[in-house]
Amino acid sequence: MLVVDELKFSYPHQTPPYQFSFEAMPGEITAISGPSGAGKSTLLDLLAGFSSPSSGTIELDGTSIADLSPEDRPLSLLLQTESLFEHLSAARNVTLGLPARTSRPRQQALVNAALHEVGLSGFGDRLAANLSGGQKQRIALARTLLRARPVLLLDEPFSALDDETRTGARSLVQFLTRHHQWHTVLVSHHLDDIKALANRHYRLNDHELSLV
Ligand SMILES: Nc1ncnc2c1ncn2[C@@H]1O[C@H](COP(=O)(O)OP(=O)(O)OP(=O)(O)O)[C@@H](O)[C@H]1O
Repeated sequence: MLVVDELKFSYPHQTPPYQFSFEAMPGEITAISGPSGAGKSTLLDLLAGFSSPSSGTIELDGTSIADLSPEDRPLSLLLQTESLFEHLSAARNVTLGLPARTSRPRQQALVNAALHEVGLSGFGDRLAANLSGGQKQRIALARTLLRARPVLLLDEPFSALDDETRTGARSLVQFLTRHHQWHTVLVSHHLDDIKALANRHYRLNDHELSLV
């Protein structure tokens, strides 16, 4: 279980400080909603280690992760408009999720499995530049998949997608979260995404989270 307890942070001259507390279970999607400017990205930055709280704890299965550098944290972050390397193939982009020491044949097997899991078998040789927005998002998800980190942070991941692609991407996130027992934290102000996906929903208002 991911437990965030009284994580305090404020930008210079800002009062009162943010104070974040929430729990996310493995195999579940925990949604965080809130109006623009409420502090959702601020919370993700703290979880990812891009900024540091003045006090409070972040624990995964009882172990503190708050002192780890961003690259050592057991989490992956997927943003709204995921940046792929456009001049590289889809497969090469997915490979970037793997540790450099992975052997070539093992890389190929893992990438093929990840492409299959996101429904893009056969797209490996396609240049990223020639993929649709929804396909790019799936490639980014495949790359995340190979990182095999137990916490997945999603920041408005479906906003750029059309309705049909969005439905597919939602199901995929739901399936992968259950299958890999990820602790998925979904930041969104789209209530339809939250209704479709969230096992638990917190609202961020007045610098604090409350369970909806
Ligand atoms: N580096 C910074 N220095 C000072 N204030 C900041 C900084 N970054 C963000 N803020 C302020 O902190 C507040 C929260 O910003 P944040 O980006 O976390 O909100 P958000 O909920 O993610 O908004 P949105 O939904 O519009 O992306 C906003 O009032 C913003 O102006």
